[in-house]
Amino acid sequence: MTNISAFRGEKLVLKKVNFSLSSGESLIIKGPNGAGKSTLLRLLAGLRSVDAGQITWNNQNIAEYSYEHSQNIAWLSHQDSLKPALTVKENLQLTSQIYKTDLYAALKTVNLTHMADIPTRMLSAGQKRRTALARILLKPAQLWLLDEPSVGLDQETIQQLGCIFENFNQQGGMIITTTHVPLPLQNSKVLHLTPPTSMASAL
Ligand SMILES: Nc1ncnc2c1ncn2[C@@H]1O[C@H](COP(=O)(O)OP(=O)(O)OP(=O)(O)O)[C@@H](O)[C@H]1O
Repeated sequence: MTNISAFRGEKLVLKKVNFSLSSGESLIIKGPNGAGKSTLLRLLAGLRSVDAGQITWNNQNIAEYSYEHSQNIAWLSHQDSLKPALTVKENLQLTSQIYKTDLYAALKTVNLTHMADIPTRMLSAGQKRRTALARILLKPAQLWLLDEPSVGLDQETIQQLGCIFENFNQQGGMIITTTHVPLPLQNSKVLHLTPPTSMASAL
């Protein structure tokens, strides 16, 4: 991405941000509350448009093919986006059926096999987060966009995330994640965001 600037409402939140990522690489986005980390992920997912600059994927501007671009991405937002009345398995079934991927393998990876038939309203915060992470595993995407993936997770599960991330990188997958805490991501690039102080020559 090149010289990305973006407003939220009247407020300039990203000013001339640059980075690039290759197959098998990871990027950690850091910065204080309000620095624009989630906004940047939304831009990368094609959920918002940039106000200046360009985001490219294989040299193609994602604004020109946003639907196709969305197929490259698995997106984990702040919200776990689970239906509380449905079981863990039922929450994941649609993704598994669409992409013909192994629901039980994903549940096993996040240690939730034993909770497959429990309504997600009865899960702890960390168990809900693990269910949302299982959904990431079920989509055969090339890029994971993760907004604070470790929130609510215990230390052991955070360490397991390291194995999941490494495995994905080794298969050529790319990870872009925000975080306020250390994540077990080997050899990742780091992008530090700070809130722009002035609107002068923003774009
Ligand atoms: N829906 C919205 N409408 C207007 N402004 C918004 C909206 N959402 C966020 N903002 C503003 O955009 C700025 C960046 O928000 P963003 O959520 O990207 O920050 P962040 O770095 O992810 O913060 P945090 O660490 O708290 O998650 C903030 O100053 C916030 O007030």
